[in-house]
Amino acid sequence: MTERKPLMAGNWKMNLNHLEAMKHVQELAFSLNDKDFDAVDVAVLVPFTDLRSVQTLVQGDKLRLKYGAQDVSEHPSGAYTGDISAAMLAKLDCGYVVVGHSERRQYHGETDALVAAKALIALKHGVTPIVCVGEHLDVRKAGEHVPHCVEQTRNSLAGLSADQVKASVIAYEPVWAIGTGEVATPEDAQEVCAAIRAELAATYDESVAAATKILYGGSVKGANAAELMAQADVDGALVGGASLDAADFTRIIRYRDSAVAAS
Ligand SMILES: O=C(CO)COP(=O)(O)O
Repeated sequence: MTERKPLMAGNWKMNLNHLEAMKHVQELAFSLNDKDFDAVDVAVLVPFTDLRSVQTLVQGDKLRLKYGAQDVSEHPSGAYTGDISAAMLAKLDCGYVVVGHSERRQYHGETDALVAAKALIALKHGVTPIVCVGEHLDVRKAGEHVPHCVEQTRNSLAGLSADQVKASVIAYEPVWAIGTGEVATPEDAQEVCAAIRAELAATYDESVAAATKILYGGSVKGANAAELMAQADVDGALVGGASLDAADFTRIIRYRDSAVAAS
């Protein structure tokens, strides 16, 4: 069986200016140790204006923390006022970029085709896309969440080769669980993550399904991370609110400790 090293990624969203970002990264640096980084990849996904400061801290202090952005342009360069290119992110040594977050889909009208184009250009520049999918509450109430997320995954990865999918991360984030405190049950998370993995096996092959990390996101906290991570197809978490609190984010990263404490 392929080992998939867990990834805990903190999506700061539109929070923390560059001074606050430096304070927060320093708190994380104090809080985390080599044992944490051996067990789990940890990333912070920060506003564009924080990237240079975070890069300086990470590289200056040789932190094992990874970092990245929350969006990228689908265009390589040119007259796209306000956009940031994948080449610019790569130049700042970004490891990751979120594409297709439900907030971008909802407030900026991003389609699956656009998300796929963003994932592709990120990959071309060596930046790992974290491709987000997830259903709204009405879809779940109608019992359509599995086919919805499977189709969204297929369309949001359209045009990527098998190797490019392996080099990507997928995040299942049910929209009704984002920022609401209403976390999906571990079984809910597993059901959709397993269906996405089965889709990867069907569209590509078993090696893609086995290698690709699939995260869960939506109201993940220190208190619920262990039970989510116990699911076979959940390889990590995309954490919003709780990632702004260094202590709670550390508890999430150390989910194995709470699993031991609870047993
Ligand atoms: O959208 C999310 C991460 O991308 C989840 O946000 P919360 O953890 O605040 O629910």
